[in-house]
Amino acid sequence: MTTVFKFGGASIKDADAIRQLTPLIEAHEDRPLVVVISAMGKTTNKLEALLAAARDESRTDEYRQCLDSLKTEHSEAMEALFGDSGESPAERVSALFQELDAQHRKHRSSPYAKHYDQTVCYGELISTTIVAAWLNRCSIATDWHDARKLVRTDSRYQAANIDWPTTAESIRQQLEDSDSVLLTQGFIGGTEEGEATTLGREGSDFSAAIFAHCLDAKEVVIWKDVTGLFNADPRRFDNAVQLERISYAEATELAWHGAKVIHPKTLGPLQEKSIPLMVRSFEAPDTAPSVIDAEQRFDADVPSCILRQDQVWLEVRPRNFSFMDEPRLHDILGRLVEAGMHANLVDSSAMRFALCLDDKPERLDPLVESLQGDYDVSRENNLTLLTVRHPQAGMMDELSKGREALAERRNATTAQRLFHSRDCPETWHIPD
Ligand SMILES: Nc1ncnc2c1ncn2[C@@H]1O[C@H](COP(=O)(O)OP(=O)(O)O)[C@@H](O)[C@H]1O
Ligand SMILES: N[C@@H](CC(=O)OP(=O)(O)O)C(=O)O
Repeated sequence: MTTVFKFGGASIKDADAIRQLTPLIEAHEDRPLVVVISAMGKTTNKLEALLAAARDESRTDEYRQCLDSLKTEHSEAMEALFGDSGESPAERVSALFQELDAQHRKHRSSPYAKHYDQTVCYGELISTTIVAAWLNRCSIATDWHDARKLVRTDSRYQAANIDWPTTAESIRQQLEDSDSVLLTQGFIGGTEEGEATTLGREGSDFSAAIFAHCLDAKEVVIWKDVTGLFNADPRRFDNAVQLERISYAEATELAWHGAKVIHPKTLGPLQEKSIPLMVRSFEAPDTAPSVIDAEQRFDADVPSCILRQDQVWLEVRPRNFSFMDEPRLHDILGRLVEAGMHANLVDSSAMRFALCLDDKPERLDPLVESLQGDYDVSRENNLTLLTVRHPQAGMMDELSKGREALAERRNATTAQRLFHSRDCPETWHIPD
């Protein structure tokens, strides 16, 4: 049965990191093995910056500098791995950079989301070209596959929907029963017309789940720079502890509320086929991983805390002292859907509807402009949303001490409070 490995940006951030990946793949002798890989390090962020410069005629110099810096980073990794040996993929990578440059010229006047997908996909196309060449050089037979041809999607750029029957057919046809490592890109897919699409930021975990689902895999392993899924981001909470075992549903809740470690769409395709997900460390592969499967017994054992930064609070009021009734709620939520935005917290009263949103200017600014056409809109920036799953009595108050909450929400399993980021500490502590 197939195993699917997923390596994110941190695990292939440079030549040393790529070298460390070799023994992890070598140690797994069973085939088929599908390996899904993200872009190196923070390449996707840099490609977004490149895109912004490409769309602004006055920023041609910045565009060139960004492109050169990306080329240099990738060349340095290739030089360190291959020297000037004939096995270096330098020529193929250089051709991919030329294609990327040409795509920017071609799509400068296309809608932003389409331009985004035609260019940002090169992060994964380039990283997988380098890693495939490296594994082959290490005598691990590896075939490179183009996910734009395997993962069929609609043309909802930046948040493409999977055409499951077509995807399953092409993945099964091309990937089943191979003795080689089957290496492909996370995060990207392609339309029937051959345009590249992306599945949403940090979507490579979801890609791994798509491949696993289509191949009825035995398990998925997501290799991270942490030993597993914790009850809070260990970088932000000084007493975070690893969750040994939680359910698909609980992991989805944590991811949905913003736990960055897994993409929220990942668990659905795995749950449907009862495929377990392991989150394990590429730095300490012998440490016990977190296991995510159908077992729900341990879900409420420890409270989990999630921080969402860069939040905005919008308060929308009808004009002329009228109610925030169902037709108006329908109208506002419709505009939210149109803007492709998700509300992380909502609150309503007779004459007001309020939403907590991610501060993504390219989506938020048009939404605010549209709402201002028909409503009175006020806005607070630079906020942090704290979500606690399974909070113990008094825990939220303890966590909020000394901070004014702009909004709050609570149900049987989840409590949320919204704070000014300036009032929040860099390092938090989960109360006992
Ligand atoms: N609940 C959590 N458990 C573990 N790590 C978390 C959690 N929430 C946030 N993180 C952060 O997620 C990081 C790993 O995810 P990410 O950087 O997206 O990896 P990659 O890009 O390699 O896939 C960790 O370094 C950690 O700081
Ligand atoms: N490279 C993409 C997709 C991804 O999932 O990356 P990572 O696995 O490094 O979070 C991004 O940064 O959004």
